[in-house]
Amino acid sequence: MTAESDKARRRVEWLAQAGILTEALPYMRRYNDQTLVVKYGGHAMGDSRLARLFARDIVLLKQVGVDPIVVHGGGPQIGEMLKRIEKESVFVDGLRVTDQETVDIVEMVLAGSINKQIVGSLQAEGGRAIGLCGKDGGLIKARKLTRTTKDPESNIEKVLDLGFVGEPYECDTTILDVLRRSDFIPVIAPIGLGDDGETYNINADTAAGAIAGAAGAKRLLLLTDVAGVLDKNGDLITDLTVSEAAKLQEQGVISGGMIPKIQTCVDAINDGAEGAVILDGRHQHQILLELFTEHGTGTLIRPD
Ligand SMILES: Nc1ncnc2c1ncn2[C@@H]1O[C@H](COP(=O)(O)OP(=O)(O)O)[C@@H](O)[C@H]1O
Ligand SMILES: CC(=O)N[C@@H](CCC(=O)OP(=O)(O)O)C(=O)O
Repeated sequence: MTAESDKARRRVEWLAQAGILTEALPYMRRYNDQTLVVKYGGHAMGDSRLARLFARDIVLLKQVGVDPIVVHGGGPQIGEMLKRIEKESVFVDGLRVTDQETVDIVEMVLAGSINKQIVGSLQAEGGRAIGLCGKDGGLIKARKLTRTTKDPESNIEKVLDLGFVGEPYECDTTILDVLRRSDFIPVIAPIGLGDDGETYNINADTAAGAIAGAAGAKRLLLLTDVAGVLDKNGDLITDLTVSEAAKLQEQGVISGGMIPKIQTCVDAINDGAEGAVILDGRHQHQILLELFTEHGTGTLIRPD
């Protein structure tokens, strides 16, 4: 390649990059000063290169005037820790049955190591981050979650005891309002505080939804380890209404960890969120592509 043609090729590339930036401008305006709650799942954090890129994208959001709040999970990491003490994990509808010993480990893993790891990554990428859990500043008040199941033979309802699994019932967002006006990015572990001082293990999707609702977030983004919601053939569904989502759940197409995710999106929409998106955290820059380009990348869940 001659020096002249190399120069011409680079000019075309620069112009393409400038095109991408100018295309992003109206979207940046749209989200300027808006709160976005990003749920960062335990599966999505597995890859250290992606974790760095995730942190960079969040720092970029804050830098361009968006107000990102990170709520994180850590299910696989809790599972690893429980395995070390030879304790089996039991799940009901994607929720970990949590006894006293388990809740202590959950708090240690989520509010301790994972929370600080994410704060560290954000700081390393040039942002300022502060780690919190739902206990801090009354962020997530929770009560025991009750679940019932119907015995298929007798049709009798019975109550399932999930232990210290909590459901949020009130979120005091004062601390988030303070941070919103600063350059700090809040990073929240999904641990709730009960009325009598009990510690509750809250599914991270549920916690993210509760915070999104209370903070009046413009968007709730749930990052996970699949392309989005998949249909019965395993193909990506790009757009889903609330009632279509309920139908897929009834049909058993949505199962396991996807159940609390969908429920969270539906609740957030019912609380007034414009939409919620389930995104693939296994690929880089999914958040930026979702927010700042015309075409989304995952499954958008919207009102009927
Ligand atoms: N219809 C569906 N579409 C996509 N994923 C589904 C579906 N039904 C069940 N799942 C499961 O839900 C998982 C995502 O939930 P979860 O494991 O809790 O992720 P995370 O740790 O990111 O919160 C997927 O890996 C997949 O196994
Ligand atoms: C009650 C309940 O199931 N809590 C979850 C909290 C962590 C979580 O939700 O992490 P992911 O988002 O990575 O799955 C758990 O114990 O695994």
